[in-house]
Amino acid sequence: MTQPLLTTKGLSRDFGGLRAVDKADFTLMPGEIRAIIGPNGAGKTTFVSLICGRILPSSGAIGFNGAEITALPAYRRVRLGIAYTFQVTSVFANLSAYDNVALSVQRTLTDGRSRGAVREGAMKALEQVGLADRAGTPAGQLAYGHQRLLEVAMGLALQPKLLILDEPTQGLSDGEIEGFVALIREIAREATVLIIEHNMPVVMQLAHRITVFDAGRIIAEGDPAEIRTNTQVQEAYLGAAHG
Ligand SMILES: Nc1ncnc2c1ncn2[C@@H]1O[C@H](COP(=O)(O)OP(=O)(O)OP(=O)(O)O)[C@@H](O)[C@H]1O
Repeated sequence: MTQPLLTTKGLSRDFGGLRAVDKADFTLMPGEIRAIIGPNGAGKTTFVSLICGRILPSSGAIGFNGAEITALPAYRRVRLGIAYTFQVTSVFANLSAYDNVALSVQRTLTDGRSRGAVREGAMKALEQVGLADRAGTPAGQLAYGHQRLLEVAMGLALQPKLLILDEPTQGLSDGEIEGFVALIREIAREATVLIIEHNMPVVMQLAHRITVFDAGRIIAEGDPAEIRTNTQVQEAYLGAAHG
């Protein structure tokens, strides 16, 4: 039987008196594209922040690839194969696209591998997202959509088993979104993808399964057809989103 890539058990996180994530039990199988949806403030970003180690849980456990990672610092999780890109653009504006990605590659090198390995890894990631011809451009001078792609390249350069994307299509044009969907499908041939996404057409096209958060709790999970017809989800999210 295939083992899950990621599991959370009773995962919770409090901010003062507010329970942002409430006893989340979650299982992600290798090779999946999983979307996380839910209204604003539902706890989606907090949940993925717990998985990648940006913040630590108040209680509960996280397992990744057969190991318990609940208390591991973020950089150790990166080495195990968890990469993430966040809502807020995190590129270094003054560094070239290449240097941004090369920094990511260096994070994966534990044995001081050669500059050749860095170059190879960085260029491969830039090629995957279609930015190889802009390798020398300072990241801050790239168009917004290209900066978002650069962030994905920075994630890919970590050669992740799990790539977490938080609202990657936010601010992209329709044409860019179409390219993005194709890119995610391509990435999913090698990595498991966990994506927080507000754009429903993107979610419905891409996700094998969808997990719905509301007020910190997972209220539903299923394939796109199941989620579309789930009345609790419609009330919590889809109904609200469409007035
Ligand atoms: N560092 C923090 N300190 C205090 N409260 C926080 C912090 N981070 C998140 N919260 C609160 O936790 C709740 C969940 O927030 P979170 O950002 O995880 O939701 P979300 O589902 O990602 O929302 P959005 O779709 O708007 O990004 C919100 O009420 C938010 O205000």
